[in-house]
Amino acid sequence: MAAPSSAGSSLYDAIVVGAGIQGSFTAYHLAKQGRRALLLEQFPLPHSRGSSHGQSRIIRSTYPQPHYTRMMPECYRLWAQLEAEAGTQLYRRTGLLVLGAEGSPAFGACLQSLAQHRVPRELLSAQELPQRFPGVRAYRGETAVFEPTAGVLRADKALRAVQDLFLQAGGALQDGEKVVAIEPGPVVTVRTSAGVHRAGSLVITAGPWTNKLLAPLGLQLPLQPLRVSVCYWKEKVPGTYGSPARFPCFLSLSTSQAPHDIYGLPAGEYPGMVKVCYHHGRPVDPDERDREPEGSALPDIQILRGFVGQYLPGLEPEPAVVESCMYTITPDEDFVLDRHPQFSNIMIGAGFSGHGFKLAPVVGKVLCELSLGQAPSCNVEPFRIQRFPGQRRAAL
Ligand SMILES: Cc1cc2nc3c(=O)[nH]c(=O)nc-3n(C[C@H](O)[C@H](O)[C@H](O)COP(=O)(O)OP(=O)(O)OC[C@H]3O[C@@H](n4cnc5c(N)ncnc54)[C@H](O)[C@@H]3O)c2cc1C
Ligand SMILES: O=C(O)[C@@H]1CCCC=N1
Repeated sequence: MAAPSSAGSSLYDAIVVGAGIQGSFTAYHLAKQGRRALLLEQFPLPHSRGSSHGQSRIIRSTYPQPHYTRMMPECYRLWAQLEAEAGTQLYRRTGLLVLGAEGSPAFGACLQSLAQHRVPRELLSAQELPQRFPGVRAYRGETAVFEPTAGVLRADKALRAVQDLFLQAGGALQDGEKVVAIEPGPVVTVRTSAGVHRAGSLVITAGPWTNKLLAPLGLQLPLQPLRVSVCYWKEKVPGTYGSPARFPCFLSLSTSQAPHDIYGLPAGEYPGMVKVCYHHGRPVDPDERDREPEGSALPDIQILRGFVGQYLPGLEPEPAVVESCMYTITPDEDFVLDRHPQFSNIMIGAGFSGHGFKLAPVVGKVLCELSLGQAPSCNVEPFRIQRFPGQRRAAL
């Protein structure tokens, strides 16, 4: 993507490192505020090497942690604003079905969060479920809640739209330009594979590469990059799990058979195939994502085969397509949205733990506000670095 010269000089108000969905939204908000912003991306755009590629992401308010449910009305508002500005539809309402064990703490916390924030919802018993959504089974001791306003975001189109609107607002985007060194100071100097840039503040939204950029800045966060399998499963009868059948997104909360959640989206991106994935993966170096470890097994796909056979009987119980993506998880699966503890004009947005796409409009707004010294417009306490004891490295 060509970089416009509208920023005019090499001293920017802010530089954002990483043009995934979080960095792109941060840059968009900066440019909308009339700030001179530079967005740097190591790979030529678009690319499929990080966490923001692919056609679809779930948007939902159902969360066991109420701080995410609380952020969702502003997210929906900003997604709608983006659609209006871009003149394109990015959100499709499908509803979301959440399956859990009766009386389980996670399911109870979801219900509480929905009630606390007055999100429309409908409880369904295991018996009611197949009548309402033929194609899904539930078993004795299981229960479900349906969130009708949840849906699907068109991820790749959304990423492109945010970047286009950033450019239209006067921002500069330089792709194929890797940041190789960061020199802190009242003016931050950023050295890249192509040159040197300076700015009053820096925002690091480098996804799974974040700790590689933070190491020379004396900070290592408990961020674990994971390689995740993105699996698509064929319908036995075409159309049964797509929009004509009003099939919703779903989220099956963790069980003893599947220690992490399993989620799915209605057929759409590949004709006749339903995306059903395991919300976990195996540790990976982001620069070697596709290198297979010796004797590697894929326990996630084994777990998914069992789930599909049991709960989605209208799908072939073997994935027809398997792609790759990366998560960057924190120990509590909460994000990091904070300043560098030592360099207050360096912001960090990381650890989106496989659920950050829907929240990117608000994440970007908060990182923009922090970088401009403004009070963040949402409560950032759950996202502070100080919740991780002893992460700061002495050596600088
Ligand atoms: C399979 C899968 C399914 C998901 N499903 C959902 C979902 O349904 N709903 C939801 O809300 N979320 C979902 N997520 C999570 C969501 O997609 C991520 O949280 C989000 O994309 C993270 O974006 P990011 O900008 O932090 O990271 P990235 O997209 O990885 O962006 C970081 C960017 O920084 C660049 N970069 C790194 N180092 C440098 C450097 N030195 N110089 C220049 N550039 C650099 C990288 O190349 C990359 O482009 C899913 C994620 C995956 C993988
Ligand atoms: O964030 C989401 O909605 C998806 C589905 C649940 C697990 C992670 N990503």
